[in-house]
Amino acid sequence: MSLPDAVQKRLDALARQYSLPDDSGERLGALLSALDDEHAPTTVREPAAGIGVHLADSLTGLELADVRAASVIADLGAGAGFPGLPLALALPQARVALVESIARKCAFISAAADAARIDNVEVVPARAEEWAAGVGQNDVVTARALAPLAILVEYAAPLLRDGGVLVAWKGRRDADEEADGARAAAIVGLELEQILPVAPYAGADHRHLHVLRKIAPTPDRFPRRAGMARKRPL
Ligand SMILES: C[S@@+](CC[C@H](N)C(=O)[O-])C[C@H]1O[C@@H](n2cnc3c(N)ncnc32)[C@H](O)[C@@H]1O
Repeated sequence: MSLPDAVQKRLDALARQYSLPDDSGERLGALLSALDDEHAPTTVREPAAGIGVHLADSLTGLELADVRAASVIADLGAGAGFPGLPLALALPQARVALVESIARKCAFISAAADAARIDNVEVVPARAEEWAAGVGQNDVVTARALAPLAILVEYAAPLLRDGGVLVAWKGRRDADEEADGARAAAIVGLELEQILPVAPYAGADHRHLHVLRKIAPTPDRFPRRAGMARKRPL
């Protein structure tokens, strides 16, 4: 499907802004076109909206040196593939696992990756807490719109290598969520390093990237049984 010229121009500008590989503008367009389908597992399907909400928002991760340098990335609760697919497109040297518990969404992610010729991804149809092959493997774990920070740190910590970082895409700052997150982080071996305000597109509402580093081993009792992090947060 060909996109309106104005949309393609914005995609090309996004590709230039982040110095993405050649032909990224066109491949980001293929990703956007894949979303423009009534069966796509997202409420934001229209290209002119998706470019900001999905693509530009995902690519803000590239503002972090840890993300740019990563070799192994896992995106937890990937949904339709965000932020994992745009990051995989931007970082061809990295392997990106998209971990998503719903099989129908996994099928969509695979099809969208094929459409955009993104081949450095693995789609993992599993809950984050049950992905045994990912334990201790990841330089970076990403998550957007998956869970409060206290739950995210519990999902991410076992999957990170020592010194790796969790990057959580969040909206407006929330002191209670941050305090709960910091307390849970200390239990699982993570520490808050940075909260970076980002402005992916005009009108984006108070977006922030929360960066937490793994500074100590995660106790062996993690990951807890699937569902426990939500049912009984730390
Ligand atoms: C609100 S969606 C966000 C999707 C995407 N990250 C985005 O921002 O567009 C949350 C996704 O996480 C998945 N999910 C929820 N709990 C999960 C878990 N424990 N492990 C893996 N995926 C999970 C859901 O199926 C859903 O697709």
